Amino acid sequence: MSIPTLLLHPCQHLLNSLRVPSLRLHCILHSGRHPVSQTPNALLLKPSGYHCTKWMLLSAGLRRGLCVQATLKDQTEGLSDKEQRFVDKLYTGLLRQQRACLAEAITLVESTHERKKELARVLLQRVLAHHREQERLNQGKPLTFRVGLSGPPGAGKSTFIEYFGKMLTERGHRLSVLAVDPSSCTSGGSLLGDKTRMIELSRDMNAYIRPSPTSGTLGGVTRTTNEAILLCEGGGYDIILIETVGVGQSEFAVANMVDMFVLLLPPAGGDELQGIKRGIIEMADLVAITKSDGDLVVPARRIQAEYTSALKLLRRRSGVWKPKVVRISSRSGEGISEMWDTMREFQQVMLASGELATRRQKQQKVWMWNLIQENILEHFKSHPSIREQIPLMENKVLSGALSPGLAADMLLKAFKS
Ligand SMILES: Nc1nc2c(ncn2[C@@H]2O[C@H](COP(=O)(O)OP(=O)(O)OP(=O)(O)O)[C@@H](O)[C@H]2O)c(=O)[nH]1
Repeated sequence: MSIPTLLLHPCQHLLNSLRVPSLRLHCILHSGRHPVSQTPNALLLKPSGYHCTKWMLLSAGLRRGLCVQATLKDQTEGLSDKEQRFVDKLYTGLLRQQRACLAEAITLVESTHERKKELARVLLQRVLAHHREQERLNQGKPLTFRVGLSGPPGAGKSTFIEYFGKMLTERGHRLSVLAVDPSSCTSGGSLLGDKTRMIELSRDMNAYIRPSPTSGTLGGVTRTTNEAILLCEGGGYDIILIETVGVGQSEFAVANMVDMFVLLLPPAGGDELQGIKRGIIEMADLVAITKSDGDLVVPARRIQAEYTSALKLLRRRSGVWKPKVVRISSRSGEGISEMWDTMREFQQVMLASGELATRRQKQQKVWMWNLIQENILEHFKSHPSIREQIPLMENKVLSGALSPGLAADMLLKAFKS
């Protein structure tokens, strides 16, 4: 009997309370052969593999947010016992805040091996369920603070993170620093992954630093960063700092995965800042002018004034928060505690207005589509009937023999057929 099913990602809590021995519940939806058992605020569920002697009424209104995250596949289906034990080990180790398990879990999500990708999916689903449950217990409010940090090379990012990170761990926070490094995608080497950066912080037991993987596309790197955020949060880190060099597309990707986006700018002239894309300034919730010490205080003040006026002219991203420009020195520590106060103020204002939760929701959707786009494009480019045509068509477009539109139509037609 094939039942059109939507498999529910079960909440252990709920299952216990319903006394369902199986982890699998099938929700019968819109079946031709089976009655549609759904009313606006209730779903009828039955345990899979059971003869349906007893139906359970579950009030979606009462249980909202608790129970139903639909997944296409049962989380554990198809795993061997050994694989199951491996995922269990990582999951429990993660929740017990074991760094080695966090590191192993991130390595798993970075893997390109098909079977490992499958295990990573299972692990992520479990972490996600835990995450949702924790948030539900916190009245639906995010428990962690995701901060994106970008700036041109030499802006003082690593010196800042070292100082800032130590300050946060001394105040009782647990911080993880993840790097999204566009250079790692093209050169295989990592600008941000340099082990000599942030020496002190890397020895701090309440801090976890993870360089970006040294291969893959930017899309792939940012996807694993997105997933690493979830794993770090599952591992009990309450502040997640995602660092990127502000020279390409990576900062836009990072701005789309965090609660707050912070731009670090050195007190340098226009020329040095030319690499900074205008659009990225619009994404900033906070701009920090670095190295505001000694002789650099005067230019830092000037740049602060310039950016304060420039930000007034830009379109605001938030209805409740006006981006600010602060001055800091990671050498003297001046302004860094105040900068953290500003960041906390942002978090409070955004939480209270509900914008933070909305921002996170929108980001989920953006990411889903980003990944679909990337995947489809990859599929298109590697399709056997297209692969060889692409350079030919590109040349024809370059020489003017074909218009871009016509070339695109022809390639798409070949792809569809
Ligand atoms: N005077 C002063 N110099 C600083 C400060 N912060 C960083 N620097 C110096 O600026 C230079 C670059 O600092 P980094 O922290 O390596 O900068 P970064 O942005 O991480 O650079 P990349 O790793 O190239 O992206 C180093 O020589 C630092 O010593 C500061 O607060 N004051």
